[in-house]
Amino acid sequence: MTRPGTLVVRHPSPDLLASATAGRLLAAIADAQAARGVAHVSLTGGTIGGKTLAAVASSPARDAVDWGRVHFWWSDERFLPTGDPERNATQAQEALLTALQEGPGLDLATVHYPPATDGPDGDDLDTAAARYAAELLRFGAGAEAPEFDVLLLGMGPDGHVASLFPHHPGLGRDDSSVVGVRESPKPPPLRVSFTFGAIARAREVWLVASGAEKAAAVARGVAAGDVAQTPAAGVAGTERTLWLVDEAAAADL
Ligand SMILES: O=C1O[C@H](COP(=O)(O)O)[C@@H](O)[C@H](O)[C@H]1O
Repeated sequence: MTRPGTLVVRHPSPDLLASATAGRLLAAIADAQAARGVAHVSLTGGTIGGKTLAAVASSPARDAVDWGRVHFWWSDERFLPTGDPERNATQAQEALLTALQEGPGLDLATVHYPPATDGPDGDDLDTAAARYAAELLRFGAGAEAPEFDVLLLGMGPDGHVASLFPHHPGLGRDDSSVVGVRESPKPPPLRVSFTFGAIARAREVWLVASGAEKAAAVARGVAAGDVAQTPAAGVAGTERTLWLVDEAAAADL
């Protein structure tokens, strides 16, 4: 049983999943700009997340978007120095943002980089998380975060999304839009993450999963089962929730 408003879209291979998601993202951004002037997009890290951004960069439709009117956010980040190769922002920078900054359009003021240990708060994780929450609030038009037009989420084989891990303390936090995560079961141990509350601000949540090792978690997430066991089961867009999967990840559906 899936939630109402949830759609599962299967693609034959990881490459097609990435290029189809890129095409979908470009169209969604253009639609959001036509409707509301600007688009708010929350990026994700991970293997298929990076592949998707690279597919956006190489798409001929890339120039259909006015990148100066796109706000980029990240639903989670590894709390490491700026430029660390393990950071999701570094991955996005290399896959897409540098290309957009070199071409016409992308304005650094609309790229809301997540906190790093060499930022204004140093290695104070909680203050850095609070600073990112304050930035979200600034664009929330009275709410704790903007209404993201698209919020992309990768998912780990354990069913984690952003840095919300199964049976981990960060899961239950609802006092802020961003939490500092300690002792992450997946390295590195320190991270910042959107809470479920921030994710719930999204008009559209797209969960993108590739590979057989994700199949069991995809099935539990699509079935909207136990959120403590499978955090992916606890996310949904206010308008639509898409599970974008390749055949291997869809094997248990
Ligand atoms: O740690 C993380 O992992 C997930 C999934 O990564 P993947 O390599 O299994 O696709 C990612 O979505 C998240 O942003 C990241 O911090």
